Amino acid sequence: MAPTTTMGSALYPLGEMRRSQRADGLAAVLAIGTASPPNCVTQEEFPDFYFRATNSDHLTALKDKFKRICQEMGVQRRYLHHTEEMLSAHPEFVDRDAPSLDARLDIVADAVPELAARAAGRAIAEWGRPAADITHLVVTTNSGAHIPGVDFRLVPLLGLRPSVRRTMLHLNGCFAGCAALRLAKDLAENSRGARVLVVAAELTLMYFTGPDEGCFRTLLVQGLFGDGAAAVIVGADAERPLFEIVSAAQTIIPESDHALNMRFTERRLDGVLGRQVPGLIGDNVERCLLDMFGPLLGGGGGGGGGWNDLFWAVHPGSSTIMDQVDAALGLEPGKLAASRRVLSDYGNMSGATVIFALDELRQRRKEAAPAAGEWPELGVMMAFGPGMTVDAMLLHATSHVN
Ligand SMILES: CC(C)(COP(=O)(O)OP(=O)(O)OC[C@H]1O[C@@H](n2cnc3c(N)ncnc32)[C@H](O)[C@@H]1OP(=O)(O)O)[C@@H](O)C(=O)NCCC(=O)NCCSC(=O)CC(=O)O
Repeated sequence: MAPTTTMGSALYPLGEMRRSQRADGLAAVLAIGTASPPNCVTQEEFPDFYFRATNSDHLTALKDKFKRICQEMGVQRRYLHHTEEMLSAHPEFVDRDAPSLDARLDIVADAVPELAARAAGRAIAEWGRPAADITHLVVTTNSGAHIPGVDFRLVPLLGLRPSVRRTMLHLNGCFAGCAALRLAKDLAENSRGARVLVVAAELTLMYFTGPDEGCFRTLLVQGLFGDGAAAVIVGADAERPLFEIVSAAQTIIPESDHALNMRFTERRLDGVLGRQVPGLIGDNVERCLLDMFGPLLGGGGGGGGGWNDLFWAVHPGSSTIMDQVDAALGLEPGKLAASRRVLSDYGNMSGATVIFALDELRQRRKEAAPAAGEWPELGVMMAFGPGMTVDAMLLHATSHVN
């Protein structure tokens, strides 16, 4: 029997059929949109808001320590879906031991798709084409556990076609934004004409809870995180690409699975946020980047200041983590300015944050024009999360960004 080949026959030229279905060029970011809930709480007022809302003002020593550490996180404000009114109507959200997962899921079932739709609507408006031209949808969230999920809800909310090809990524932690874009790159490059809408949406209500005197981590999480949604349209062979996605990769930091993890309990989304997280990132980030992109960068990355020849959009896990990345890569001051600004203005929004950082970066390039022409063309978008995982992509900024 003749061997089977992927080239097919004269009657069925599979190789040609395959080529005709694939894009010619690299996938690229074509538009970005972000959205936040209306309730803004400054970091200065956050300890008062949090201890009052959780009926914990009597824990004065803990509150004083929290106040002090809130000032070190690099956060100036964050936006929240939940309000004091909502929390007083749901005492089970404040009581750490009360089963409250059902009530949380009921709220996020509508709130996450609505916030996601606002971000996606902005990305579609910037793109300038009808929502019905979206061919694929990739949605990621840590804030929910529904089937069908946020992806399904977005179809009528945005006016997408019923035939849009949907993929839902649940529980990818803070690297979810990069993971979704990595998937979008593969979809766009392997499906000619594909226009992929990527959406990441997060609500901290899933893990909001009262303070635990024996577990300071509970408080750190409250002080650091915020709510937000971000959306990107990705496509290949498009007219006005902003950032071409040159390469996308993911890797695991060895022996780090104990440091950061999450799980649903009958109470909420809970997990471990170990003290070693910033150090693990600092000790491993350069090696991970070299493994992922070293061969592509040639002499352009690593050692000798080569990392400064790139632009950076990094998931700002906290100011300490930014300091670790700065030090490990020997970055010049200001290289992580876009990421630090996002942390300052919104807090850590888990999977959505790195897309906010990319948006902030392109706004800065636009505002700096025409001097932005001298900014690096090549850059790295990178996020960290449970695993511990590093998910990153190499981007090329086109002249349309400036
Ligand atoms: C919280 C900090 C800003 C505090 O920095 P400071 O320089 O002020 O001081 P510090 O590090 O000595 O910590 C101050 C106090 O907080 C305590 N502390 C610090 N980190 C802790 C942790 N993870 N769990 C419990 N307690 C912790 C310290 O023991 C100390 O308590 P005492 O004073 O009693 O000794 C920093 O530690 C930090 O940035 N940590 C990293 C936060 C983080 O992991 N972010 C990633 C989020 S996850 C993410 O982004 C990815 C994802 O979710 O997927």
